[in-house]
Amino acid sequence: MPTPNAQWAGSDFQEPPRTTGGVALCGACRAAGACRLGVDKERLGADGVAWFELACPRSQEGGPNVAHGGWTASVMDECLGHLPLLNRVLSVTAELTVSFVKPVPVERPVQVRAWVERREGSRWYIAGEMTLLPGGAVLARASGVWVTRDPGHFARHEAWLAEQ
Ligand SMILES: CCCCCCCCCC(=O)SCCNC(=O)CCNC(=O)[C@H](O)C(C)(C)COP(=O)(O)OP(=O)(O)OC[C@H]1O[C@@H](n2cnc3c(N)ncnc32)[C@H](O)[C@@H]1OP(=O)(O)O
Repeated sequence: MPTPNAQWAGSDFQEPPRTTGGVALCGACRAAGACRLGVDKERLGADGVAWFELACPRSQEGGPNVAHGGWTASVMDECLGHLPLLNRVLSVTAELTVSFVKPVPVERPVQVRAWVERREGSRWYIAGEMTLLPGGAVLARASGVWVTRDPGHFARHEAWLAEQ
């Protein structure tokens, strides 16, 4: 069986390692020491809205000078999914819908905002949008469902996988 990234050792899912810009790092990004999607800054506002500053790396170019759509979808998944984490809640994406409104230029500052639309039991309904800085033109919108999990989620998955 493949072994997980050693960066998970001793990991507390509610308190992941963060960059100096406050960006919580996932497994592979912990090893890299930076968010490979290009997220530079992350913060939770007093109003509960999460803000992210980023730029699409050249390595994620799809069409000429614009982001691959998979990068945009990944960023929306990542940023919207950080909202429960910023509230010290571990969750996983159950559903994600992305509207690609305009091509996203590579290596240009963009901003993502994410907010909770509603909560129902273990489900967080979260929406967000990506805008071009400094003007604020909307480039993408996303909404989805995140389901809260206890820390045993990944261990249960490993046990399930061993039986497949
Ligand atoms: C950055 C720092 C890193 C920090 C830690 C790493 C976080 C990593 C986050 C991810 O990796 S997200 C990756 C992509 N997503 C996944 O891998 C999730 C895969 N899917 C699952 O694990 C399960 O399908 C899921 C947990 C979403 C639901 O499993 P179950 O259906 O067995 O759970 P359960 O039956 O307990 O359902 C929980 C609740 O969610 C509801 N639910 C499940 N799927 C749903 C869905 N698709 N839409 C709406 N609701 C849904 C379900 O009805 C139920 O509602 P109630 O509590 O009211 O009964």
